[in-house]
Amino acid sequence: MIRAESLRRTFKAGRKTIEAVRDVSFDVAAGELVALLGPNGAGKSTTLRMLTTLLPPTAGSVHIAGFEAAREPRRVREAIGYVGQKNSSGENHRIRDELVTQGRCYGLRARDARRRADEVLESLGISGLAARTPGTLSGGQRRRVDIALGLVHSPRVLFLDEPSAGLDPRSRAGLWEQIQLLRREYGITILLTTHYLDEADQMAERIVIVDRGEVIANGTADALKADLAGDWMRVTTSDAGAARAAAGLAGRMTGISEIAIDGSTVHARIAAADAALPGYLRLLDQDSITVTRAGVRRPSLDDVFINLTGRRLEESGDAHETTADQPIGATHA
Ligand SMILES: Nc1ncnc2c1ncn2[C@@H]1O[C@H](COP(=O)(O)OP(=O)(O)OP(=O)(O)O)[C@@H](O)[C@H]1O
Repeated sequence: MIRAESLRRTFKAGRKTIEAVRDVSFDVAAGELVALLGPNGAGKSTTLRMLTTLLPPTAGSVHIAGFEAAREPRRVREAIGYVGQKNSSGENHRIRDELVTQGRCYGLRARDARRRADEVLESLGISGLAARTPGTLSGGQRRRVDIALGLVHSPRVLFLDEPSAGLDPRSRAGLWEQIQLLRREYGITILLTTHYLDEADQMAERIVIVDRGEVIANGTADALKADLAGDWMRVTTSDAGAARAAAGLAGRMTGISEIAIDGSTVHARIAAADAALPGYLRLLDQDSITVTRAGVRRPSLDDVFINLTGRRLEESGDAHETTADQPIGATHA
């Protein structure tokens, strides 16, 4: 439904040439929800603007719903909705009037534009705001109005640039509920940009990581974590000597790719660590090594980004634990 092929975009700033997007290629299938993730200045918005015909690429091509953007920009615009980072609604117009006007701009007849305005207000849970003006709304309510404006002409593809930026966690959660509802109701294809790792992790079916104008990873959150960061087993022993012995035993297990000792704790990287941990604990038990705590650490998308770039992605949260450490009595049996 969306195809970005070798996209490149440069800007002139005085004598300097800025390479905002160097080489971006990816596909989004019909009905998929894909997140473009990357640090500030990575080229996410520029990519989105090229995909939505707002900006011509310096090189490369865009296909949306079977139409090539450079050849048939109008057909592409009819097929898509775009919600940029800045609010697009006029401050003093009532929300419903604004939606109707937008619908008319897309060629809907007055009656259809009014019906559609009411429909999108209802599906986004903001019918109660129809007669209000944007200036009187909260950040979360405004974002929903922006999305309603992007949906009025029933697009097949929706592009959202930082839909939840600046919203408090409750408004973010509310907005996401509505986005998921839209997908269920209309089967709409969504490509969005975000800084929020947890959001991309939980909500997107696939993640395309962009850094310095290039795609550096593309896959499901689980696949990226497994391939690029890996799970870790973590076992705390009675002292540093026991930890060294435990590390030696870990080294004999198949599939271990990295071992680190931190005081009395051993960290061992292995695929599917939750399945491997019981076997490791049995080995430790056979050698009478005392284990006081054991657990599995699943990597976060931030770990993936660090592994790929050696840098942290901004606004990243800590690695979240899918299995908490369990205290273990004396020697584990
Ligand atoms: N019109 C422009 N003129 C000059 N440079 C630009 C222009 N638009 C973007 N850039 C530069 O291109 C690079 C990529 O910008 P872009 O907005 O695409 O990044 P982004 O990943 O969306 O960042 P953010 O997460 O901060 O929105 C940045 O260095 C930016 O300063």
